[in-house]
Amino acid sequence: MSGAVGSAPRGVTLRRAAPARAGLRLRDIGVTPALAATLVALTLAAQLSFLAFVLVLKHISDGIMDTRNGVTLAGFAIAFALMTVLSAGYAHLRSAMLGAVAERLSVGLRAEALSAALRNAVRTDTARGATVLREIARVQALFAGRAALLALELIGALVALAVLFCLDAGLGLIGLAGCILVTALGLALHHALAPRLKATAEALSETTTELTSQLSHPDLVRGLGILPATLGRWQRRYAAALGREEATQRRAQAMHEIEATASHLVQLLSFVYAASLMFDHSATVGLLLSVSLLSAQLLKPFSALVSSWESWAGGIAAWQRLREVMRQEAPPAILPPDPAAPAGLVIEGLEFHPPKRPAPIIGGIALHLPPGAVCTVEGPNGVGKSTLLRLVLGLLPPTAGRVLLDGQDSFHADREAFGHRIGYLPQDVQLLEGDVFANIGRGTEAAPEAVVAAARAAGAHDMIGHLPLGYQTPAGPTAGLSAGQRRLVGLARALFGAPALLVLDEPEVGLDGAARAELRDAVERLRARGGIALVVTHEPHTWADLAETRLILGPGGAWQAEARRPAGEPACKT
Ligand SMILES: Nc1ncnc2c1ncn2[C@@H]1O[C@H](COP(=O)(O)OP(=O)(O)OP(=O)(O)O)[C@@H](O)[C@H]1O
Repeated sequence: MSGAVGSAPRGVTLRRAAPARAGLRLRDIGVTPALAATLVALTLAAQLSFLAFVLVLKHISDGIMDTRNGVTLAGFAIAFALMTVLSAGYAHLRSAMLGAVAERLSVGLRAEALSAALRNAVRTDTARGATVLREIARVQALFAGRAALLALELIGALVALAVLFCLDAGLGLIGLAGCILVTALGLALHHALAPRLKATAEALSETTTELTSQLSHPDLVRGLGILPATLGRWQRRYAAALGREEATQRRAQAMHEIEATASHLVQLLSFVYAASLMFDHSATVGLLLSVSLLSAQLLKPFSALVSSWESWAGGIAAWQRLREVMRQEAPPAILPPDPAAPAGLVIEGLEFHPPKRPAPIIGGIALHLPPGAVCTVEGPNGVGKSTLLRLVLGLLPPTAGRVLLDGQDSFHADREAFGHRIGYLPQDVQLLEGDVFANIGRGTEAAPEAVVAAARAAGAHDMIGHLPLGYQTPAGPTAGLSAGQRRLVGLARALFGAPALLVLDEPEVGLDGAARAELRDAVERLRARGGIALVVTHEPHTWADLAETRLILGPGGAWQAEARRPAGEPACKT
């Protein structure tokens, strides 16, 4: 029996993936309206105590000048000390609250952002996990560092500006012009430098990533004698990127100095203007002192904001990227099993067509494998066999169609529950950090009998017995198990818990004759108890007597399903 090449089967409902949810909101990391209001209130309280001090200072200093009163001077000193302590208290409270947000961000967001990154990595065939971690750290730095405090101090600065206007309209105008000038310089700085800084940071990160990736294959790099060339190339690129970064930093420093000078000139102008008011006796020494304090207070957050522009720009960009990843990679809705679906594995009009590819990789496959079926997936290199397995496992969102295991849509499944029903041996077997036991049992809580049963089923039990620490032997990526040993442990992990669906990606690779025979026995036992096996292979003859069905993939999404069994024994329908 065969399926039409690339045709959508009759009776198949084509569906698009579920729409993404709104994505990450500030509220998700604890930035609630109540928190924002409290922070603003604390800032205003700090600012008001400062302003009260300034106005009292004006009043008292004029009084001191007139009366030369020492008691007034002492009262003034006490008021100043009190104001300083109060401001420090408010500032501490604000920092503590922002620190708590940063903490929540780190703890609460990490798991969700990382699983979104993982979904993104599978969907786009790229590695995004590390990038997401860096982005969380940048947003966290925004809350934990000075940047968020400075934004709050801007509110205080506006109050200082209002007071300046109340004292004298001319003073207010000079202050306003100063704020605009300092902000404009900051924006120009950002505009001129942001792309350069981004490019140099990317160049630095790229060179380091490239070197790390090369050095993770030491045998190859040393064995083929390419280490000197690798290091030489890295050194040249790294030095060039570092040189560009230093030049950009120097430029940033120069622009920052221009901005600081502008800020000082504005303060000087305010002072000179206030002094000029003394000529016609419309101003006092108290006013002069107040203006000095107020204009410094007014410009400080603006110029500090400029110097922290990088962390703002970086933090906001990181936040937007995080939002984007989490919006795009929102966890799929969990759907209940379809009661009308037949038992076994149903692949309905399954299509996968990533953007920017001229043709689909998987083109509308329709196949039903009843319980106890074994099906090989064949086709030339790069045609999409592993991609099909990922779609079957529900790791990739199909462009159209769906995959049902006993009625449960694999993409819209609760991953934990669905994970217990499947066994998966990927092409490139990755064992996770932990010992052999934890790897096979998918964690440390597994029943020892179940782990040993899975190891026996995979023919790995004897091999594990010969390892230095048996089941307690470390098995992680750097633990030093041989490729064949890793594959056997991976196979035992796939068979753990008697899965309903076993998905094997070129399982015979790297196995000796005895291990291959064990593998075939394991698949036969699985079939006997009603499990389904989907096996990607470049050696179809190895499976010819076991697999009733062949699914042959071709370029551009072409596919064909054939039954090996004689007519009258329908183990497979298309
Ligand atoms: N999520 C994805 N987004 C874009 N392209 C993808 C994605 N997943 C796989 N591909 C591309 O699909 C093609 C098929 O890859 P796949 O690993 O499925 O081939 P394969 O048939 O298993 O090859 P081989 O026999 O060599 O293992 C590759 O060109 C791969 O880059």
